[in-house]
Amino acid sequence: MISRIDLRGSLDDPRDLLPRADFDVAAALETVRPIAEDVHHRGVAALIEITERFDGVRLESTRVPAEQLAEALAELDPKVRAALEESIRRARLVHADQRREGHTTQVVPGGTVTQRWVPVDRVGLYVPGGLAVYPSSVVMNVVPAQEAGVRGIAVTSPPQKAFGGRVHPTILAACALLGVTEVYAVGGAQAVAMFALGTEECEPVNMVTGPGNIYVAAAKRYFAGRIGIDSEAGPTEIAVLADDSADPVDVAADLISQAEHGPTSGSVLVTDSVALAEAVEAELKAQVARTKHAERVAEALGGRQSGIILVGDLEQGLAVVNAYAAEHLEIQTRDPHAVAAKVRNAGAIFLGRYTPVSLGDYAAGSNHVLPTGGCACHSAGLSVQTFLRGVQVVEYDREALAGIAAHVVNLADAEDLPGHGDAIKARFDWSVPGT
Ligand SMILES: NC(=O)c1ccc[n+]([C@@H]2O[C@H](COP(=O)([O-])OP(=O)(O)OC[C@H]3O[C@@H](n4cnc5c(N)ncnc54)[C@H](O)[C@@H]3O)[C@@H](O)[C@H]2O)c1
Ligand SMILES: N[C@H](CO)Cc1c[nH]c[nH+]1
Ligand SMILES: [Zn+2]
Repeated sequence: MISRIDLRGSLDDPRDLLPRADFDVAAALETVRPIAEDVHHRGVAALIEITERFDGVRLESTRVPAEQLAEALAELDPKVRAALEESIRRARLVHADQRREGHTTQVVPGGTVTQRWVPVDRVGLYVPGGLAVYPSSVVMNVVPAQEAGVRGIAVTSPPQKAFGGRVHPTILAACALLGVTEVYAVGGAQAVAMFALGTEECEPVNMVTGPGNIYVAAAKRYFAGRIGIDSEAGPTEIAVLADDSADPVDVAADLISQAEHGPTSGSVLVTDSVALAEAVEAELKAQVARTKHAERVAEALGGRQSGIILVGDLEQGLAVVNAYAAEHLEIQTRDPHAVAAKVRNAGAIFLGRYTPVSLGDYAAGSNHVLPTGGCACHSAGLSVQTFLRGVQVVEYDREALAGIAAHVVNLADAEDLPGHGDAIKARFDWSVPGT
């Protein structure tokens, strides 16, 4: 079962001692390269063959027909529809609030720099569908793109053998609820290649976002630069920072909730309480036996990416969680606000007993597409900002340019780029003192 790592009294940098998944995206680039080249050369024919190989489905076309979207929405269970609608409503509230106004800075009289925020023209949104399917990830991808003002939104998700080779009907219904009409039945690296390169059936996009397995992450890395990408959102992780006030039943349930995503998911408890660690270990045993996906949960909890880390006090616990940079960090301590104020690295932080990660997965209003594998120390989860580009609009009048001309000419000369200076001089009868 879950291993224990005792860091009490250790002065070592915790980074090397932390549990981490074996998620070697660089190595997976070797698998992605021939897939990308095949899609580049043969387009839809390649997508059909690759999909047959990896998903066991023979597609007639990669594009999902409009009737399938309408049918999926008509047949959607009303309880699931109501839940999706509330999830969308809350996500819209939060993401609409993230919109940025442009602003103008007056640098000198007659000289301004205006910051404009411009949405990406066309995006491809990846919704995973391997071991589990993720209609909620439709909401988490589409809502920020829509709130940013992106005009061209395409969604892709793997076709499901169990559903006659169609995309999962709840994913289709979620697209229909959000007004997305361009949907593809393609998964894995080939889906990212389709979006990046374009095919006979799909116009190329400017950016691909969304979570996925190692092939999806590697394909995003492969095409990065040609297209924009969001952070690498791989196998789900949860870290719980808890003291002896936490309820072991809740903590175990939350660790299991994210282990349920698959055998590579990481579940980590960081605590200064031996009594809590022991109680959580006992709870995990009891709860795993009762949970539906016991096999994959047990594999995830027993993997090198999971563990219970004992620390001397919460300060050391904070050093550990900051080094770990979890996708999701729960704080289950007496004063979660004070502890959270000291957290620097986490994809999202969940405070107190009544804010479990699974609330955020579906309906807190926050986004669940978050950086994993330690990437939270440099990257953020999906938001409206992901889909916006800052464009600076610069305007100086004659006097304002004259006021800085000598400095520009001198810097250009210092870089031995006199043509730059000449472009300034050309605008004046050049006799600026001091140059
Ligand atoms: N971080 C986040 O925000 C977040 C959110 C939701 C899910 N997730 C994670 O996303 C991941 C989803 O992974 P998944 O596999 O279930 O679904 P997926 O849709 O990412 O991948 C399935 C696709 O992988 C391709 N594939 C399978 N085996 C292959 C092989 N050997 N070679 C090349 N391609 C292959 C298939 O074409 C298939 O369509 C999970 O790890 C889950 O934890 C993360
Ligand atoms: N925990 C996943 C990554 O944040 C998101 C998810 C979707 N469905 C259930 N969970
Ligand atoms: Zn989840």
